[in-house]
Amino acid sequence: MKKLLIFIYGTIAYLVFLITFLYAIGFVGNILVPKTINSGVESPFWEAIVINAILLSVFAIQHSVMARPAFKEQWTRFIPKAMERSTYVFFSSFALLLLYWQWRPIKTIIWDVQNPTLATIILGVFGIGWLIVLLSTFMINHFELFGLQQIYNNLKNKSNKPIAFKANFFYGLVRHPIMLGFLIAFWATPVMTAGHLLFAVMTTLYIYVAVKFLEEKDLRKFIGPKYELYQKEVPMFIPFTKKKVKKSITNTI
Ligand SMILES: C[S@@+](CC[C@H](N)C(=O)[O-])C[C@H]1O[C@@H](n2cnc3c(N)ncnc32)[C@H](O)[C@@H]1O
Repeated sequence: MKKLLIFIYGTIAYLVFLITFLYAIGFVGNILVPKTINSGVESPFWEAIVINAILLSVFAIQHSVMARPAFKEQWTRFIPKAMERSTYVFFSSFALLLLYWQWRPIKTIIWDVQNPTLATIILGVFGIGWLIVLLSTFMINHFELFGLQQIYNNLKNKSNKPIAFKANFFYGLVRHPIMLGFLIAFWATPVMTAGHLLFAVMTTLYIYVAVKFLEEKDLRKFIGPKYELYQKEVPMFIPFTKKKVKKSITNTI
């Protein structure tokens, strides 16, 4: 019964994530959804900057703290291990929903692409960014990343395998394709407002710091020399910016 409840909990967490993820496309792209990055009544400039910075920080802190192995170790003393990833997914979604709801637009135009062909191309690039995000999640393990594998294995009394290192497909081109997809999606806009720029700058800084100083540190610890070789050979975000090293990572896995 407990295992079934955990399974239902994890499934709901995944559905909430899916809605939040789809909403993010409309929110950042300023399309289709009722509240977007540029919609709503403007607040005084500094009030908007402070509130938006707080909203982004809430997400950044939640996302980074709850992903650390030390936090997970303590956290799983209070909640079943099988629920841990789904709970992380739930909290991440809530932090994003709060951001969509409370985001203050700053409508000053930074750039506005008037040429319709160029504007369409930029929108296409925006779409490609989101597609890269989604496809990359399947190249590591989409179901593990969002907690579904953990709740399913728990239901079936199977154990969870340790993290499987991947260096193929997009992960053979860059070490962080999911983050690269987000960066593309956040910057590729025909109309850049000051509010959108704040969002793009803060998320870019956060992604760089979180990946370089937190995620890669953990990955080096868990995967070891293989990950160090991967770092030497495969660029962080921009494809084809590193020379091949002699002992190729693709030969070691
Ligand atoms: C939100 S994902 C982001 C992955 C990566 N930073 C990216 O942008 O594509 C975070 C999870 O991916 C896992 N991960 C990162 N690189 C990986 C790789 N090369 N192979 C397998 N898992 C990886 C981490 O262990 C972490 O649990």
